[in-house]
Parts: sequence; C-alpha cells; structure tokens
Amino acid sequence: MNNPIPYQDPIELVRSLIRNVPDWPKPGVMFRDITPLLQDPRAFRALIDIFVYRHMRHKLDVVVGIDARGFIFGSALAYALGVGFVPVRKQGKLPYKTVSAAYTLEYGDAVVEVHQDAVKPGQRVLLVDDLVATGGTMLAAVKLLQQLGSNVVEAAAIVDLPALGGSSLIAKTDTPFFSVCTF
Ligand SMILES: O=P(O)(O)OC[C@H]1O[C@H](OP(=O)(O)OP(=O)(O)O)[C@H](O)[C@@H]1O
Ligand SMILES: Nc1ncnc2[nH]cnc12
Repeated sequence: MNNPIPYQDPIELVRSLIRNVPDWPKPGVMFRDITPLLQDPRAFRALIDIFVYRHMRHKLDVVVGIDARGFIFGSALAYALGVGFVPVRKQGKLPYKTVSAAYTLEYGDAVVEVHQDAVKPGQRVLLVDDLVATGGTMLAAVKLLQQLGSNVVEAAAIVDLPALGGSSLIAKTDTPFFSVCTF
C-alpha cells in the first residue's frame, strides 16, 4: 500500500533533537541541550506521550520535577496524567519549611530542597529530570522524597549519559530508573 507519510520512531525523533554543545559550561563537558526538542511541537508531544503510556496505569499521585529543566517536562507530564506537580528546587528558592540534601554533579556542587508538606507518606511519586550524568542530582532528590515517606515509583530522565555512571548508581538502589535515550 502506498503510504506517503513516513513513520518516525518517537524515541529516535526525541534523540535527534538533543543538541551537543562542546565545552559548556566548562571545558571538557559535552553539554546535551534539550531546547531544540522543546521547540519541536511534534517531538515534545511524542515525548510526553511516551511517559503517559508508560505510567497511565500506575496510579501515580504526583509528578516531581527537578529545578530547572525537570520542571518543563514534569509539569507537562503532570498535566497530561491528571496529577499534581511538586518542584524540587535549588537552595534558597522555596518559601515554606523545607528538607534539603547536598550533592555533587558533573560540573559543580549544589543543594536541593523540597517543602516538608510537598508529598505525603505513602504517595506514589514519579520523579522527572531532563538528564542524568553522575546521578548526584537525581539521587539527592530521591533521598528527599523518601525522607518524607513517599514511594518513588520511578526516577526518570529524558537523557542518560551512562559513561558518567549515574544510571548505574541509581540501578543499585531500590528505585527503578528509566531514560528515553542515551548518549
Ligand atoms: O547527574 P548529575 O551530574 O547530577 O547532573 C544532572 C543535572 O544537571 C543538570 O542540572 P543543572 O544543575 O545544570 O540545573 P538546570 O536544570 O537549572 O540547568 C540537569 O538538568 C540535571 O538536573
Ligand atoms: N553533559 C550535560 N549536559 C546537560 N546537562 C548536564 N547536567 C550534567 N551534565 C550535563
């Protein structure tokens, strides 16, 4: 049959729209830039749909996104799944009582925080960020959510950089890890 519209694998479409920027923000870092993906409405929707089909039967209570790029994907996903959204923020940004965790990432050190009442004990949480490199950021966020008693059903990223070891570290914990693509 003649099909004039070529099929494009959604994962390949997403992967093809991650831009490589060498030596940013520091020499030696290959920065994986997600902004071209956000500019492409078909790819952005395809990406959110990957997560919706993956999690629509998992009875999630909340999506948690990590400051700042995790907010973009996490809030779109929370809307699509019909659940609430919680931000894990960099230190000093949240106005109410917080719990915090310090960590190291590929190009520096930081502290993340979440409001003490942001998730409730036993709530089923999907944790989302754009990328996992060393895993420092994602593991710090998991620690905070578990400290508040929630059940992190999955820690998910759009991009995994396995050579930097983060996904292997997360795989050694009890928290399942998922990424859409690797570089
Ligand atoms: O696995 P890791 O080595 O911890 O690195 C991954 C983290 O680094 C980036 O965030 P960044 O702190 O640059 O913040 P941004 O989203 O505000 O740009 C990225 O969005 C992840 O959160
Ligand atoms: N190589 C990288 N590209 C984009 N974000 C990052 N966060 C940590 N390492 C990164």
